Amino acid sequence: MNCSKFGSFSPSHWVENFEKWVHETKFRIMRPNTMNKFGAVLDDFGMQGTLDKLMEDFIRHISKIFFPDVGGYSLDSHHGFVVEYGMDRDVELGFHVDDSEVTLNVCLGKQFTGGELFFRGIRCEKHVNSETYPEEIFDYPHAPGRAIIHRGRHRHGARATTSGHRINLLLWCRSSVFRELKKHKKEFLNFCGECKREKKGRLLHSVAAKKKELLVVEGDIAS
Ligand SMILES: O=C(O)CCC(=O)C(=O)O
Ligand SMILES: [Fe+2]
Repeated sequence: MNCSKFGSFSPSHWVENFEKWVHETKFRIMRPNTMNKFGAVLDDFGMQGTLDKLMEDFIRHISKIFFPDVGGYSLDSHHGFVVEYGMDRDVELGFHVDDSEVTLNVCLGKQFTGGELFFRGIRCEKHVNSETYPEEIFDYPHAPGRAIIHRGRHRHGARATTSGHRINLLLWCRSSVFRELKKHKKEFLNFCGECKREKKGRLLHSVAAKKKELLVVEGDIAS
């Protein structure tokens, strides 16, 4: 297998070479993750260095600004893979969270209908199955050549690809420091929509209790 041909980061170049390689080798590739059957782990065939660079030079900087609550700049490892959808491949992807702090999802193409992504709120382990609030409903029709970056704990899935062939590149970026801190310190769960809601509820409750207490004292003074 010639790995060097996968070296440059051009989506159409990757798709072409990836398809050629699968066709040529008829190799049974390792499943990209526990949910998708079709695709390949990119690190397995020589892309580790390119993906390291992509995470270090690009995703870490974006994460520092937009996702400081899930590790920000501290991303230090990744799992990179491609997934394939179509009538003779995986059709859809169920509701899930990624094993990542920050995920890059690049739509490599090609021609397809359907396959929209749907997002339903960010949750920690404890609240992963809690309800979705209307303001958390967000659907995104991913288009070839576009990339999105989201928190791994942002619950999501992909609707059925109804025609054609859809290929996406995923890079699950992880932070060992953040994972360690999260085990010991509650404040590192601040990214969770449900934890935030509970915290706000507790705050409102204690403000109401204090108000009531003050009104009683005021009443006592007046009488
Ligand atoms: O098919 C997609 O675009 C989403 C894939 C995904 O969410 C994943 O592999 O974690
Ligand atoms: Fe995902």
